[in-house]
Amino acid sequence: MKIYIVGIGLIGGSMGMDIKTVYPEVTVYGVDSNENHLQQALALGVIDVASELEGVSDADFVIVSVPVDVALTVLPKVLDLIGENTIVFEVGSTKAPICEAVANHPRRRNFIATHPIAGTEFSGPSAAIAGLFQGKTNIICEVERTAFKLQEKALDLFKAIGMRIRYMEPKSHDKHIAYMSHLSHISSFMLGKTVLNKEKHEQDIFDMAGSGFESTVRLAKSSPAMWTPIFKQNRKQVVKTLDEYISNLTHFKDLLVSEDYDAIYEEMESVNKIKEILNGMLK
Ligand SMILES: NC(=O)c1ccc[n+]([C@@H]2O[C@H](COP(=O)([O-])OP(=O)(O)OC[C@H]3O[C@@H](n4cnc5c(N)ncnc54)[C@H](O)[C@@H]3O)[C@@H](O)[C@H]2O)c1
Ligand SMILES: O=C(O)C(=O)C[C@]1(C(=O)O)C=C[C@@H](O)C=C1
Repeated sequence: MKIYIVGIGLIGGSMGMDIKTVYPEVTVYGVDSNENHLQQALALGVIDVASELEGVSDADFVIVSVPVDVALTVLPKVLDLIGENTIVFEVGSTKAPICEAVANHPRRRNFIATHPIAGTEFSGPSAAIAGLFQGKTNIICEVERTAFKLQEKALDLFKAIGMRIRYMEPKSHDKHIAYMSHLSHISSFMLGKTVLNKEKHEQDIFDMAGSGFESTVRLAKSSPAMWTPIFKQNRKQVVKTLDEYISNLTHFKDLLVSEDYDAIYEEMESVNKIKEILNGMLK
């Protein structure tokens, strides 16, 4: 089996590691516009061969794991190059613009739109983690538009690396993911900004950053090259989500200004139920 990974960063690299573990007979080819990433991926054993995009023509699988703006141009090129038995999947954090970009492509039935809900704040092949996808959800969109026998092959691969599958429409995915992922990143970036603007001494930040600050600011370490095109592609939903978030922040501030501590207590208590929801999911 021949698998191509186009974009051998955190997600592509982690896929490469897991695929090599579960299918030891597979040869993993890497394609990346950044020569250093290709060399790192080879040195880390994440890929077997550094290659070019044109090589995808006789691949069994092609995984496209580039920033979502790049996916809009690279994905149609990959579909132009492949044969009728190749299955292509893409892992970007937005789904509607990507599905639209290939909606009328003659090889649309070779494509499966996915979003693995797994990752970290780090980028590049050196950030790749073995087992990253174990027990995590893979959101699949418009599955009915993928040829049935190719769907089956892709699902086998996702299950082999430990993922559970959830089907969603692209627009619904983008709406929900604005709340579940995009908002937390903006919130973390702006938390980081607020602290950096005020706390001018690095030693003070270092000495006083407890695990509370560390966990809420973690996402502010994420890559602007990955996130700017996500916010651009999901702009309308993200703006709507931010409006709701800002309104909640303002409400909290108003309660504090008016010293309504009973209401503050109740606000926090009602949100505590997130604990049961998340604990239930982790079981
Ligand atoms: N990081 C996460 O937590 C996470 C989780 C799920 C999905 N995603 C999605 O996965 C995709 C990849 O994210 P990542 O975290 O692996 O990013 P990354 O920056 O670690 O990797 C992206 C790779 O794509 C390469 N690349 C950029 N332009 C290219 C081009 N024209 N041709 C070939 N390679 C190119 C980069 O050099 C880099 O190696 C993104 O679409 C992102 O939205 C990320
Ligand atoms: O845990 C993290 O660090 C992540 O950013 C992972 C995360 C998320 O928001 O949960 C980030 C982007 C994705 O598209 C999917 C997963």
